[in-house]
Amino acid sequence: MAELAAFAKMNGLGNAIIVADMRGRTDRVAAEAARALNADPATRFDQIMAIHDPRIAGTQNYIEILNSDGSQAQACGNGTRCVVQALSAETGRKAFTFQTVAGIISATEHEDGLISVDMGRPRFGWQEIPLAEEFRDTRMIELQVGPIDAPVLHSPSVVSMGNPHAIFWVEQDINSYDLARFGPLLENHPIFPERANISLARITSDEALTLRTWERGAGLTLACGSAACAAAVAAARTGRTGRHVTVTVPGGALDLLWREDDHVIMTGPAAWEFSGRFDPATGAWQRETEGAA
Ligand SMILES: N[C@@H](CCC[C@H](N)C(=O)O)C(=O)O
Repeated sequence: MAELAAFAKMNGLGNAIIVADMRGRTDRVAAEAARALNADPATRFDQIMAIHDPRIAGTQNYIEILNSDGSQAQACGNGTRCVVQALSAETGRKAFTFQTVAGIISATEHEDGLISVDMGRPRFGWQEIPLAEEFRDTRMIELQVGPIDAPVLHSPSVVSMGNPHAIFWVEQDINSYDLARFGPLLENHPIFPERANISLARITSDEALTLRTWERGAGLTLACGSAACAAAVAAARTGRTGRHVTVTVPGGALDLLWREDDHVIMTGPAAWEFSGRFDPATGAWQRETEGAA
């Protein structure tokens, strides 16, 4: 058995996160280990945020992201807040710059404990999402579910925050749609060659929207930070809201600002649950400290 690595079970507005400390190691968290940890009710999660030693100057760490199905993800907003809280508690540092597959992201923990993450710039080109065919206007693409003459969901906006998102605009309560049924169909639709995160968004004012997400590689979650970023940008881009909105997800509320320099700033909480140690190759684990949750 490989030497065990430390982990913290955390959440970002209920988005279940495992923060894995892989610093000083040359191995990675295996997809098999992710699936094994997710199969155990005590460590069931949506994403693993694996903290590795930095690979480039100017960053504190390289962060690798795995979904609960073992697939790799490029971005994870809620998980990044959990990483910041964990490292801040360990080191006292409050500002961080990380390298991820989606690019360089920076984050700051505030005095009140909330954490702001600069999620970088959104991408709108059909090949950046990516889509399997050309769409010149990604504010609304031809995709629907339900009867052809009376679709249940249709004409989504698509955005990449480093990971692919489709946002369907709905008029009814977001909980009145069978997202558990439609989500996997749309996640795996051939229009999305890398699959996609599927969200239902309902505009409630020029400064607010509610959101529910079926996550690529994780299913229904209580919160998806990158989806909140994508929905906020798409709402502003289509004239539904301004550039500063509150996005309310089942797990709580996030503050989203699409700055004039095109960077998307997401602010919200993180919470620690318990800590343990695990084998990054197999997912075998042991609990070490109890948390408040
Ligand atoms: N929950 C995350 C998103 C994680 C990655 C997503 N499931 C994907 O595969 O793109 C977030 O808070 O952004």
